Amino acid sequence: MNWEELYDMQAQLDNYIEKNHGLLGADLFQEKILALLVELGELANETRCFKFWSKKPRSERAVILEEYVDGIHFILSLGLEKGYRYTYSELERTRMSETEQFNAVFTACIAFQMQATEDNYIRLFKEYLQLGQLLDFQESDIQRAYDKKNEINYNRQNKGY
Ligand SMILES: O=c1ccn([C@H]2C[C@H](O)[C@@H](COP(=O)(O)O)O2)c(=O)[nH]1
Repeated sequence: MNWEELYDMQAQLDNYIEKNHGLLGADLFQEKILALLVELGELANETRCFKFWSKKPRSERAVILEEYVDGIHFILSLGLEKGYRYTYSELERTRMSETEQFNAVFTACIAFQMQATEDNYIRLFKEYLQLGQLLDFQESDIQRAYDKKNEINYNRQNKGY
């Protein structure tokens, strides 16, 4: 995956959004952490992985992928906020269940909020990518869905979102 290209696209989108809302150069770290936690909750809800009390099936793959790339947007954006960039490294497949992996991502997100170090950022990024592997998303799926959602995010801004 060409993460550099995605960081550049994310920087342009964030800049566009900030300009549109009179927030250019504002510190949006806390807002973006909460936004990521909310997206994680939405993603978990679409998988229904933790709903042991329900027999309803999970949402379709495309819906889950769209939620997943919302999280990618905010993780990239958090890196830009702090001046950190994830670069490719070999990822071990997690042995955790989906539920355990979601909890690991939440934990990594809170650790990064408490201590916004580069190490904690990379940990968060890796946990999120491992969640993507568990959900069976290939890099090409993520790239395509990111591009699509990035465009939707511009259209929303232009329509007074
Ligand atoms: O600074 C920002 C703010 C929002 N988004 C994008 C990420 C998600 O794809 C989408 C979430 O919007 P809601 O659907 O949750 O409103 O907005 C950004 O990329 N950068």
